Amino acid sequence: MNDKVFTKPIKKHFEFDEEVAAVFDDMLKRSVPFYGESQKITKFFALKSIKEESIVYDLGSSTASLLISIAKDLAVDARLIGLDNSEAMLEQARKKAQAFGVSIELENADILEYDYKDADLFISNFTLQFIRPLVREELVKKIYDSLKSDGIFIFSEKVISHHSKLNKDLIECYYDYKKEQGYSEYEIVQKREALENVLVPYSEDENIKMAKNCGFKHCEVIFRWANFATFIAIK
Ligand SMILES: C[S@@+](CC[C@H](N)C(=O)[O-])C[C@H]1O[C@@H](n2cnc3c(N)ncnc32)[C@H](O)[C@@H]1O
Ligand SMILES: O=C(O)C(=O)C[C@]1(C(=O)O)C=C[C@@H](O)C=C1
Repeated sequence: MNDKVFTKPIKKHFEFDEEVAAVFDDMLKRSVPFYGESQKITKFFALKSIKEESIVYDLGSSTASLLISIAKDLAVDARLIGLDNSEAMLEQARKKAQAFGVSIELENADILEYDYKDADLFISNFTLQFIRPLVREELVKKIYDSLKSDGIFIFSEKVISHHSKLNKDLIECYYDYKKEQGYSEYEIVQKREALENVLVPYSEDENIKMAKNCGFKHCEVIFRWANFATFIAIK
């Protein structure tokens, strides 16, 4: 289904509710530049780190597009676990996983509270930005503590620049992209307002610093387009 969520006046902050979940795949394809590429590069590094009996967590797995894609190409027996606290997203995810005939585990859980088992890989694409800054680093520390030695954490985020002119231009560049994808000026403004204080992006440097503060010995960007970036952090 096509994303028309912000064509009408908004009454509330952005939520991952039924209305959003029903159009989410279209929304991401048209709202995250090179979404397909960031997913491909995530999958490339994921497949390298998954071993026999590995546990893999995808935090904020939404409609499970990434885990389904990984499951299709996985040559070993591993547990792919998607966590999300939106039942509407999980319903979409379960339907898709069944249609593709893949074996993934999907759980309704708060990623801040979850009791993680020792894992070889954590993934969290476009989700940390929705976690309150006050507890975001705590979550990344929890991820670090739950990773086996040499485990990796791949995450993608919308990013800002602390150079105000560059930041303004990056946002303009992104809105041009959205217009090219068929979103109207009205939809763009409405969504920006709905996301205010809900999606709180960090800069590339702040994300790397956060990962290093939590103990990761290495963290760098493996893909970036304007204000969207994919990071890899190595324990
Ligand atoms: C932008 S979406 C993630 C997109 C997805 N990873 C992908 O690449 O297609 C963010 C997801 O995180 C989930 N989420 C946000 N806060 C959460 C929390 N505290 N616990 C679990 N899931 C959460 C939302 O329900 C939503 O499905
Ligand atoms: O549309 C925007 O402004 C976005 O920031 C895109 C974005 C994201 O980056 O997570 C925001 C909300 C939805 O989850 C889908 C995509």
